[in-house]
Amino acid sequence: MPENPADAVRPADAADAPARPMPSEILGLRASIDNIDSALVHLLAERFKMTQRVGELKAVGGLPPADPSRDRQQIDRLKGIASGAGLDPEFAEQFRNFIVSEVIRHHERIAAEHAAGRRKGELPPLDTYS
Ligand SMILES: C=C(O[C@@H]1C=C(C(=O)O)C=C[C@H]1O)C(=O)O
Repeated sequence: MPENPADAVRPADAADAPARPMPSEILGLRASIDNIDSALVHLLAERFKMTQRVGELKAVGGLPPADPSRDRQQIDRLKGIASGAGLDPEFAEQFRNFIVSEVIRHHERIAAEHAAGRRKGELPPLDTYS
Protein backbone atom coordinates (compact mmCIF):
# COMPACT_ATOMS: atom_id res chain seq x y z
CA MET A 1 0.00 0.00 0.00
CA PRO A 2 1.55 3.40 -0.95
CA GLU A 3 2.11 6.05 1.72
CA ASN A 4 -0.54 8.25 0.11
CA PRO A 5 -3.69 6.19 -0.74
CA ALA A 6 -4.38 8.53 -3.69
CA ASP A 7 -1.18 7.23 -5.33
CA ALA A 8 -2.75 3.79 -5.59
CA VAL A 9 -5.23 4.99 -8.25
CA ARG A 10 -2.89 7.30 -10.15
CA PRO A 11 -1.73 5.96 -13.54
CA ALA A 12 1.86 4.72 -13.38
CA ASP A 13 3.23 7.27 -15.90
CA ALA A 14 1.73 10.17 -13.93
CA ALA A 15 2.99 8.91 -10.58
CA ASP A 16 6.17 10.96 -10.46
CA ALA A 17 5.07 13.94 -12.59
CA PRO A 18 4.36 17.07 -10.56
CA ALA A 19 0.72 18.14 -10.81
CA ARG A 20 0.56 21.23 -12.99
CA PRO A 21 -2.51 23.44 -13.29
CA MET A 22 -4.16 23.29 -16.70
CA PRO A 23 -3.93 26.67 -18.47
CA SER A 24 -7.37 28.23 -18.74
CA GLU A 25 -6.96 28.70 -22.48
CA ILE A 26 -6.65 24.91 -22.88
CA LEU A 27 -9.81 24.44 -20.82
CA GLY A 28 -11.64 26.92 -23.06
CA LEU A 29 -10.34 25.21 -26.19
CA ARG A 30 -11.41 21.82 -24.83
CA ALA A 31 -14.94 23.12 -24.25
CA SER A 32 -15.11 24.10 -27.92
CA ILE A 33 -13.55 20.79 -28.99
CA ASP A 34 -16.27 18.98 -27.02
CA ASN A 35 -18.95 21.07 -28.75
CA ILE A 36 -17.47 20.27 -32.15
CA ASP A 37 -17.23 16.54 -31.35
CA SER A 38 -20.86 16.60 -30.28
CA ALA A 39 -21.87 18.32 -33.53
CA LEU A 40 -19.88 15.76 -35.56
CA VAL A 41 -21.66 12.86 -33.85
CA HIS A 42 -25.06 14.45 -34.49
CA LEU A 43 -24.16 15.14 -38.12
CA LEU A 44 -22.96 11.57 -38.61
CA ALA A 45 -26.13 10.19 -37.04
CA GLU A 46 -28.23 12.21 -39.51
CA ARG A 47 -26.00 11.18 -42.41
CA PHE A 48 -26.41 7.49 -41.51
CA LYS A 49 -30.20 7.94 -41.43
CA MET A 50 -30.02 9.23 -45.02
CA THR A 51 -27.67 6.49 -46.22
CA GLN A 52 -29.83 3.84 -44.53
CA ARG A 53 -32.75 4.99 -46.64
CA VAL A 54 -30.56 5.01 -49.78
CA GLY A 55 -29.52 1.43 -48.94
CA GLU A 56 -33.13 0.32 -48.63
CA LEU A 57 -34.08 1.98 -51.93
CA LYS A 58 -31.08 0.38 -53.64
CA ALA A 59 -32.01 -3.06 -52.28
CA VAL A 60 -35.59 -2.69 -53.53
CA GLY A 61 -34.38 -1.34 -56.88
CA GLY A 62 -31.68 -3.99 -57.36
CA LEU A 63 -28.88 -1.40 -57.38
CA PRO A 64 -25.42 -2.34 -56.04
CA PRO A 65 -24.36 -1.00 -52.61
CA ALA A 66 -21.33 0.90 -53.91
CA ASP A 67 -21.45 3.56 -56.60
CA PRO A 68 -17.91 4.25 -57.88
CA SER A 69 -18.87 7.26 -60.02
CA ARG A 70 -20.58 8.90 -57.03
CA ASP A 71 -17.50 8.03 -54.93
CA ARG A 72 -15.18 9.79 -57.41
CA GLN A 73 -17.41 12.85 -57.54
CA GLN A 74 -17.61 13.06 -53.73
CA ILE A 75 -13.85 12.62 -53.27
CA ASP A 76 -12.98 15.31 -55.83
CA ARG A 77 -15.51 17.68 -54.29
CA LEU A 78 -14.44 17.09 -50.68
CA LYS A 79 -10.73 17.39 -51.49
CA GLY A 80 -11.41 20.76 -53.11
CA ILE A 81 -13.39 21.91 -50.08
CA ALA A 82 -10.67 20.63 -47.72
CA SER A 83 -7.94 22.51 -49.61
CA GLY A 84 -9.94 25.74 -49.39
CA ALA A 85 -10.60 25.19 -45.69
CA GLY A 86 -6.99 24.48 -44.73
CA LEU A 87 -7.57 20.78 -44.07
CA ASP A 88 -5.24 18.13 -45.52
CA PRO A 89 -7.14 16.83 -48.61
CA GLU A 90 -5.69 13.33 -48.16
CA PHE A 91 -7.04 13.27 -44.62
CA ALA A 92 -10.45 14.44 -45.92
CA GLU A 93 -10.45 11.59 -48.46
CA GLN A 94 -9.51 8.98 -45.85
CA PHE A 95 -12.10 10.29 -43.41
CA ARG A 96 -14.77 10.11 -46.12
CA ASN A 97 -13.64 6.60 -47.11
CA PHE A 98 -13.83 5.47 -43.48
CA ILE A 99 -17.44 6.61 -43.23
CA VAL A 100 -18.48 5.30 -46.64
CA SER A 101 -16.94 1.86 -46.04
CA GLU A 102 -19.27 1.54 -43.04
CA VAL A 103 -22.19 2.71 -45.20
CA ILE A 104 -21.37 0.06 -47.82
CA ARG A 105 -21.27 -2.60 -45.09
CA HIS A 106 -24.76 -1.52 -44.01
CA HIS A 107 -25.98 -1.55 -47.62
CA GLU A 108 -24.62 -5.06 -48.18
CA ARG A 109 -26.42 -6.28 -45.07
CA ILE A 110 -29.68 -4.60 -46.12
CA ALA A 111 -29.37 -6.13 -49.64
CA ALA A 112 -28.65 -9.60 -48.20
CA GLU A 113 -31.61 -9.39 -45.84
CA HIS A 114 -33.82 -8.17 -48.66
CA ALA A 115 -32.64 -11.02 -50.94
CA ALA A 116 -33.35 -13.54 -48.16
CA GLY A 117 -36.85 -12.09 -47.81
CA ARG A 118 -36.19 -10.99 -44.25
CA ARG A 119 -36.99 -7.30 -44.75
CA LYS A 120 -40.34 -7.52 -46.51
CA GLY A 121 -42.69 -4.89 -45.13
CA GLU A 122 -39.81 -2.98 -43.54
CA LEU A 123 -38.54 -1.55 -46.78
CA PRO A 124 -40.06 1.61 -48.22
CA PRO A 125 -42.15 1.35 -51.37
CA LEU A 126 -39.99 2.04 -54.38
CA ASP A 127 -40.50 5.54 -55.69
CA THR A 128 -39.63 6.23 -59.31
CA TYR A 129 -36.14 5.93 -60.74
CA SER A 130 -35.86 8.53 -63.48
C1 LIG B 1 -25.18 6.40 -50.11
C2 LIG B 1 -24.83 5.86 -51.28
O1 LIG B 1 -24.14 4.64 -51.38
C3 LIG B 1 -22.75 4.53 -51.18
C4 LIG B 1 -22.34 5.40 -50.06
C5 LIG B 1 -22.06 6.71 -50.27
C6 LIG B 1 -22.05 7.70 -49.14
O2 LIG B 1 -22.08 7.30 -47.97
O3 LIG B 1 -22.03 8.92 -49.41
C7 LIG B 1 -21.82 7.16 -51.56
C8 LIG B 1 -21.84 6.31 -52.64
C9 LIG B 1 -22.04 4.86 -52.49
O4 LIG B 1 -20.79 4.22 -52.57
C10 LIG B 1 -25.19 6.48 -52.55
O5 LIG B 1 -25.05 5.86 -53.60
O6 LIG B 1 -25.64 7.64 -52.52
